[in-house]
Amino acid sequence: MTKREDSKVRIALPSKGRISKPAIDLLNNAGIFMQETGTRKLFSRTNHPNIDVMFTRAADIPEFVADGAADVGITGLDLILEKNRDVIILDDLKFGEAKLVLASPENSKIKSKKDLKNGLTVATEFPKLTKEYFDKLGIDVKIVEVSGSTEVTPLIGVADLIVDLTSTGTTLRMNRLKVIDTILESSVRLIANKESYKEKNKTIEEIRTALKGVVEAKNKKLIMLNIEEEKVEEVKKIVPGMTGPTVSKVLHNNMVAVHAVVDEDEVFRVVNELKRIGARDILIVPIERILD
Ligand SMILES: Nc1ncnc2c1ncn2[C@@H]1O[C@H](COP(=O)(O)OP(=O)(O)OP(=O)(O)O)[C@@H](O)[C@H]1O
Ligand SMILES: O=P(O)(O)OC[C@H]1O[C@H](OP(=O)(O)OP(=O)(O)O)[C@H](O)[C@@H]1O
Ligand SMILES: [Mg+2]
Repeated sequence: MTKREDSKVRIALPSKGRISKPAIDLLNNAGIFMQETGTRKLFSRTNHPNIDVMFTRAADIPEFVADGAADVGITGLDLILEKNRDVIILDDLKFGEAKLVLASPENSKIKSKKDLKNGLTVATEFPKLTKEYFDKLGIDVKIVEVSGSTEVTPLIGVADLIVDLTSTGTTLRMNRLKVIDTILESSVRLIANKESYKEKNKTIEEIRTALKGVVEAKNKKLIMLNIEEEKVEEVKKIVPGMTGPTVSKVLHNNMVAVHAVVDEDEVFRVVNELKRIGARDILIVPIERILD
C-alpha cells in the first residue's frame, strides 16, 4: 500500500471486538469525536480538521500503521508483537489488559513447564509468539494456527496445549484448562508510523498528550476539603498529592481549603483519616484529564 500524501493524521481504531468501544471512548474523552458513525463506516472525519479515523480489525492495525495507511493506531501489544511490523510504540493506554498464557487440560500429564517435551501439538492464534517461546526453551513443538475458540482444541483432540489470551480466567476454567506459564502481559498501546512520526510530529504529539491525560486521570479523584490552618501539615501526611496539595485561604475564619489528587483505591483511607483530624466539607470529584 502506498503512503498517503496529505498532511492529515489518520488514526486506525479497532472496528469490533472488546477493545473497540474503549478505544473510541478514550478518543472522545480526549476531545476527539467522530463525525460519521455507524457500524459499517470504515472512515470518519473528526471535529479536528487535521485528524481523521479509520476502522479496521485490531489484528490488522500494526500492518496498516507500518505501511502508512494510517499514521497512528490503537491496538493490543499481543497483536503488535505477533505481527512484528516496524512501528513505534508510543504509550501504554492501560486498557485491554490480558495475559498470553500456555495452558494444558486439567487432566493432562503436562502439569508444569518442566513437563514440556518435543513433539507436543500447540494450538494458537499467536503462532509467532508461540514459536519464539518454545524456541527459547529449545523444545520442538508442532504449532496449529486457529482463528478463534482455541480453548476447545484440546477437548476435541486437535492439540495437547494452547497458547491464548486470558483476563478473568473464566474461559480457561470453563474448558478445564490450567495455566502452565505466562508468555506475555499485554495491554492496548498507541503506535505510530515511523515516517509519520517525523513528518506529522506536532499533531501526533498533540493526540498523544490528549490521550495520556485521560489515561493518567482514569483511576484518580480530586479531593477537596476545608480544615483549620494549623492542621495542614497533618493533611499533607495523609494526602501526598501530585506535587503537594494546593492550599488556599478561606475568608472569615482560620480555615483553609485543600485540593489534592488521590488514587481511587486510596480514597476510602484518605477520607477516614481526614475526618479523624477534623476535615469538613469533603468533596470527591471525578477528573477528566491530567496534563502536566
Ligand atoms: N480476555 C481479554 N481481556 C482483555 N483484553 C483482551 C482479551 N482478549 C483479547 N483482548 C485484547 O483485545 C484484542 C482484540 O481482541 P478481540 O477478541 O476483542 O478482537 P477480535 O479478535 O479482533 O474480535 P472478535 O473476537 O470479535 O473477532 C486482543 O488482541 C487483546 O489485546
Ligand atoms: O479470561 P477470560 O475473561 O475468559 O477471557 C478469555 C477469552 O477472551 C478472548 O476471547 P474473546 O472474548 O475476544 O472471543 P473470541 O475468541 O471470539 O475472540 C480470548 O481469546 C479468550 O477466549
Ligand atoms: Mg477475540
